[in-house]
Amino acid sequence: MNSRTGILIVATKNAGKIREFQHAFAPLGLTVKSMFDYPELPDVVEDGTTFAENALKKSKQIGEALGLPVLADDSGLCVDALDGRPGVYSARYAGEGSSDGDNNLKLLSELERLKQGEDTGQPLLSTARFVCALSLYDPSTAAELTAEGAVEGWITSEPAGGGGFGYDPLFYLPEFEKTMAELTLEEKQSVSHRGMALRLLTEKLAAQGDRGTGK
Ligand SMILES: O=c1nc[nH]c2c1ncn2[C@H]1C[C@H](O)[C@@H](COP(=O)(O)OP(=O)(O)OP(=O)(O)O)O1
Ligand SMILES: [Mg+2]
Repeated sequence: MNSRTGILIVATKNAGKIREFQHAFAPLGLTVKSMFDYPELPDVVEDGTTFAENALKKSKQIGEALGLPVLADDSGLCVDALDGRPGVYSARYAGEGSSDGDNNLKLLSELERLKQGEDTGQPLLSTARFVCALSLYDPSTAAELTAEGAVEGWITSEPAGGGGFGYDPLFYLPEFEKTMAELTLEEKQSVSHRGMALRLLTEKLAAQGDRGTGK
């Protein structure tokens, strides 16, 4: 994080993530820049097998290209009834270039397929978790800081809410009796995988600063 210029570069083209990072970093006086501010940079190929691997690949490749510290986020939804899918493939579950709407429909149809023949008469619900890996990479020292967060919930067959992004309308939080898309930005930040990972990363940064090794 570059506190001298007050700018934090996040290696993402996801408008929903950008909104959440802006909300989280505004109180620290940091303005978020994203890959929309650097259209000349090529997309990072996300071919890792874990969220952490992909997050590091994004922060390192973009950090080295810009010669500045860069934060990256790799996240996704792991559904128990689908053996953890879509997982690291969450963004392209319904195919390369698929929209959030396409991915949500694909998720519901996969769960529906599982239920066929069971005829429980119950609404379809499966336990699931959102996972977020963050990586902060500083090319001047090759130092990397990582943090991971997760939140448990249920997949509902009845999408609800206009907030958030991605799979939020299908992710039901029993303790709120709402989907993630029905929460305010503030509420989402307090419970989400991304909020948790951000708090852990901030703690690690502060601990480094205390030891006099931070930037
Ligand atoms: O809070 C969330 N609420 C709902 N859905 C979410 C969330 N967090 C991740 N997701 C889903 C969206 C996307 O389908 C995938 C992320 O994929 P992921 O590759 O990390 O992001 P992306 O391709 O959209 O943007 P980018 O790589 O430029 O950061 O997981
Ligand atoms: Mg991506």
